[in-house]
Amino acid sequence: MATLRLRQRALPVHRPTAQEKLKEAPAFKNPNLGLKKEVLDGLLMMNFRKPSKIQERALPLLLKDPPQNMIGQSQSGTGKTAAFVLNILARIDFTTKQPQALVLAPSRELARQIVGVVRVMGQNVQNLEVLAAIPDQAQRNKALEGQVVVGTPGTVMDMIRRRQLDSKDIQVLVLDEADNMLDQQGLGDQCKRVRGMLRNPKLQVVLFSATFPDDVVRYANEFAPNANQITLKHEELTVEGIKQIYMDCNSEQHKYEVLVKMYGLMSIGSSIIFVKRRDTAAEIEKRMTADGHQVCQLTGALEGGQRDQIIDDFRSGRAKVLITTNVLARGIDVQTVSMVVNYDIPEVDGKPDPETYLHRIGRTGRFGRVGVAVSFVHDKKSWSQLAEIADYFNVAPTKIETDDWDEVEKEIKKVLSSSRAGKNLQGSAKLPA
Ligand SMILES: Nc1ncnc2c1ncn2[C@@H]1O[C@H](COP(=O)(O)OP(=O)(O)OP(=O)(O)O)[C@@H](O)[C@H]1O
Repeated sequence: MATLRLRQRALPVHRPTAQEKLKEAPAFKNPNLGLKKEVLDGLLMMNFRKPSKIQERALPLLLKDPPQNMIGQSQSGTGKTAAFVLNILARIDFTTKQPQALVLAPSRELARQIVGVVRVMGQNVQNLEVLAAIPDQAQRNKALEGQVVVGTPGTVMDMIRRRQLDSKDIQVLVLDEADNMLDQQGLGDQCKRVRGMLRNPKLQVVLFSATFPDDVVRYANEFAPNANQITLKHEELTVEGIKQIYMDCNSEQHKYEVLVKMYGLMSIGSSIIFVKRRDTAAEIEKRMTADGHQVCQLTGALEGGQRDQIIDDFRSGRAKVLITTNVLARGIDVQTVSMVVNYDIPEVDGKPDPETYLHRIGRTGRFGRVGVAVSFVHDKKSWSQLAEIADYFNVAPTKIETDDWDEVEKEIKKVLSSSRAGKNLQGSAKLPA
């Protein structure tokens, strides 16, 4: 025994040098990642001190040379945007304004938001030009001169066809909300066409989303062959900081009464009310306004310019209550949103739509913050749809009686005043207080 102890003590102890420690640290400035100083400065100015879990896992894979495809999944509000934007900023040649990275997003609002993130993150990068390819934004027939183009698939497709967007030097193609973008009943066709127009044999295809339902996985694998994959099980998808509750209403009319009562009783900060149809959004806006509430609505029925004005007002806090459809269910990042209302339970073809539910409620509780998601049910169908969704994610939303307003207020206030650490951001990124 004594000899063994002696021998153990005699073993040389390796103390990591400062350089080695830095290499191991989960930091953006880890030299293994090779991020440029200007970009690191941008991150500091954004107060991004440490990478979140998805950033920590995805960045080394994304930044590898030669470039490899990636299918990345992580919960809503955990920082997927920064992961793909950092990869783009690392790969671009800034000595030319030729388009080199293309990001596709499902809505005008999300495309504009991503443009904003690239600009802020790249604020210290000389010569960076970021452009939006969305309806009524880009000047017709004027060639796009910018290294990063972010757009909606239809507009991007048109611009490439009209040779307004020169796609020959595109090295990185990102599909944000990729499962939605590859949906065969929706945007899938347009995205495939855009993909087909990109001729670079070394094109890096990057797909990110919080959800990848089984039926889309096959298309994702075809779209981004041999991709590095970071995936989650659906039981792992809900965000801890989002308290899910539901209100059992008696009828459609009762839903409206409960909604108005709720807003009359509480000051909530910013919130989003999701409805199924555009006309419901317009109608609720009209009724709530007539009842003395300050609300606004945004749907695909509005012109681009109007939409921009409304979302900008909501972001800045000038408008606090936003009524909308699934057009804004995904990706929109407004950190002050403390409540999401599912006025109508999300469904596709009459069946519950768990992915959309998850994305909708994910508009609150961003990056470790807390939030409340309130779902309204009013009949057997909506009740069983919510039950199915809850089952899918293995969660149990709390029932709140619609006649006990003290209880409603208490419950919502309790959640919003609590602070909590999200395990999905884990260890690395600092959580907001
Ligand atoms: N490392 C970091 N440190 C601090 N804040 C961060 C960091 N990474 C991201 N954030 C912030 O977290 C918020 C959510 O990020 P982001 O919008 O990229 O989430 P997401 O994962 O794309 O969500 P969704 O699935 O809803 O689209 C943003 O406000 C972003 O600025």
